[in-house]
Amino acid sequence: MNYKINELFETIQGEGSFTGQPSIFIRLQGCPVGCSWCDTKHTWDIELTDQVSPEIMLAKKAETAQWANFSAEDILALVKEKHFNAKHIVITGGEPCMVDLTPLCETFENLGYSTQIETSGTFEILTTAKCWVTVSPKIKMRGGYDILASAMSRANEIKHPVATEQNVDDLKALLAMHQVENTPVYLQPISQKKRATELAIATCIANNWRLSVQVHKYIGIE
Ligand SMILES: C[S@@+](CC[C@H](N)C(=O)[O-])C[C@H]1O[C@@H](n2cnc3c(N)ncnc32)[C@H](O)[C@@H]1O
Ligand SMILES: Nc1nc2[nH]cc(C(=O)O)c2c(=O)[nH]1
Ligand code: SF4
Ligand SMILES: [Mg+2]
Repeated sequence: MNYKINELFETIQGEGSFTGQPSIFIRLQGCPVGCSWCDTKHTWDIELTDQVSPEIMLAKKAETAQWANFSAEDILALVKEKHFNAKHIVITGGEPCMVDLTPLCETFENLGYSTQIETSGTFEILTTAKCWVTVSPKIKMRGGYDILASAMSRANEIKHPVATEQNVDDLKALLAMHQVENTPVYLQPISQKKRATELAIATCIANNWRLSVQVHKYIGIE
């Protein structure tokens, strides 16, 4: 099975429970959800004219829609070739759950790596039992997709981007509809905006939720 990869890099996880963890990021191409404030819009469209060789994809100096096909074994070979040291794999996108992530996670877990998925929860989550699933629920976005009950129940953490009181109310309504009392909830201010950050801080304190501030953007790493 091949995965359409937009970016593959080693960095520090900047969001959620694993913040601070050295990680290998695998960013898949394609997302139809359409969040207006999405920080990875270059991953939305899958155009065959944007398919490039693995070498060209890996040499990109800017965010582009170019992607390359990799099997799980190809990714593993690259991780070895680049001497990546991190033992935590983060699969993101785009929306990674449009494809079955089980073979990819299995390949790395069999070698002692931990795995994590960043997903909007709008597609069925196909992965291993051990994989840590971060659901960032997408409510009423342009693409018309809805959060799945199966995604809410599979979530190891819920990480909700917020900028307005409406975002908070939408999250509360969603949490009330699902049995997620034991799942940690993070609020992530949208695009480092001051008002969004203030709202997230106050709302976290009021609800005993956690704050996730996209650390990588503050320290200027990938
Ligand atoms: C780019 S998305 C890719 C994975 C998946 N499509 C999802 O939405 O979870 C990765 C994470 O970044 C968050 N995110 C995207 N744009 C953001 C922004 N402008 N500010 C804060 N968080 C953002 C998403 O909610 C998600 O938690
Ligand atoms: N450092 C770093 N941490 C991240 N956590 C989630 C990310 C994402 O784009 O999914 C991300 C990212 O792009 N970079
Ligand atoms: S679901 Fe994720 S990748 Fe897709 S538009 Fe929303 S934030 Fe961006
Ligand atoms: Mg990001």
